[in-house]
Amino acid sequence: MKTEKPLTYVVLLCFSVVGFMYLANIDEQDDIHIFMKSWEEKSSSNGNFRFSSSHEPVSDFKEKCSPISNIMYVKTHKTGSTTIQSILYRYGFSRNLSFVFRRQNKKNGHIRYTAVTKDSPRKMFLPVLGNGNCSFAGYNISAVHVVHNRPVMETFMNPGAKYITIIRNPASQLISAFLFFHLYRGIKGNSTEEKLFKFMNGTKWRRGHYGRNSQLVDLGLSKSNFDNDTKIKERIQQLSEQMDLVLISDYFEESLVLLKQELCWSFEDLAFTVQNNRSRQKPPISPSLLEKMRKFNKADFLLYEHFNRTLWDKIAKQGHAFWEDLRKFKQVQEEVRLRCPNSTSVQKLKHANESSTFCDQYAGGLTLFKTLFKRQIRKC
Ligand SMILES: Nc1ncnc2c1ncn2[C@@H]1O[C@H](COP(=O)(O)OS(=O)(=O)O)[C@@H](OP(=O)(O)O)[C@H]1O
Repeated sequence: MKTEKPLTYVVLLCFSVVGFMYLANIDEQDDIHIFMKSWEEKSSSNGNFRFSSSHEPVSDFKEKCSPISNIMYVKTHKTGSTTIQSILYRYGFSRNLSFVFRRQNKKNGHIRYTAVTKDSPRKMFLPVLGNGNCSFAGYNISAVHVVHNRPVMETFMNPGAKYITIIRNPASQLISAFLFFHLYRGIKGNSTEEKLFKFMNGTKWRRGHYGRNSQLVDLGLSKSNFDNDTKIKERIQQLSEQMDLVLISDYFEESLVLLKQELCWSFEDLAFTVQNNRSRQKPPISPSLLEKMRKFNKADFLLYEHFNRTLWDKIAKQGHAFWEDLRKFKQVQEEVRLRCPNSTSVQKLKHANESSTFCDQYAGGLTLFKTLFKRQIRKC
């Protein structure tokens, strides 16, 4: 008799814990179902909203290809990369695709500078979607910050994945990083320009990843090679062999027309609202500041010059059809802009749900991330 009471308590406790976990899970699943339902109601069959200016492309690639769902996107820093990420999240969400997310990083799933090798413990990541055993290979999309390493990422991605990234004019990218990551902290000066000069003349940049040549660092150049022109050029050459497309942020819509062709997507799939826009006025770049930045960020400038050239070579080869496609894409974009005038602020929405509007979903990089993360998380 004496043992019965504690046993009853233990049994009751177990039931309560299991019941609580079940309800918590139902709650999460409900959120996702409600969101999916509202998404479907507001969407056309491919998961996008209907545009009044929906157009077929002029270029004839559509007939020769089928849409690509396997994409390794290397998210670089301060390059407009979040805007591209939100496009990929929206596409993957509506098609139930699996994403590479770092399990421990619940805020955004980024891997960042953690070295990932073929032997890294896969439990660091969320498994691919599915009901059976946890699998850590055969992902459809990776869109988080990670240092580019194609042979390693090939062991994660579905075979045949397209490799893409985005880069930006290294002068404006450096200023964006300088302000966003507060690299000016502790540097005295009356203007951003003065502080930037001091930053570039000092050694503070050595302590982090964001201050110098950060685009090529994201794309796999070691800091120890910043002054080694041969290594820099070798890396750029490797990237041209390994990347299917390098987007240029300064020609965002032009780049997206090329991406549309690479992925065989529709204009609507690629419609976007600008993410992470800095509201502060952008400081001017004087000729002397630019000259200093060119020396300081030499590797990134070489990278930019190379891929800017190849982007325009690709465009030149297409002739009239490209410009007609661009005009049509701009019409779709105009519609998004009119319908979502304040779209950059909606990313503050905590979680995509039934009240998510057209604009929430178009801007919903972070919002959609949370939904995608919840959808993929399970114990392994
Ligand atoms: N479509 C488009 N075209 C041009 N520029 C764009 C676009 N989308 C985002 N941005 C600008 O990119 C900067 C933010 O970059 P990221 O999203 O890569 O930043 S982060 O590394 O993820 O924090 C940020 O730059 P700054 O405003 O100069 O800081 C954004 O304004």
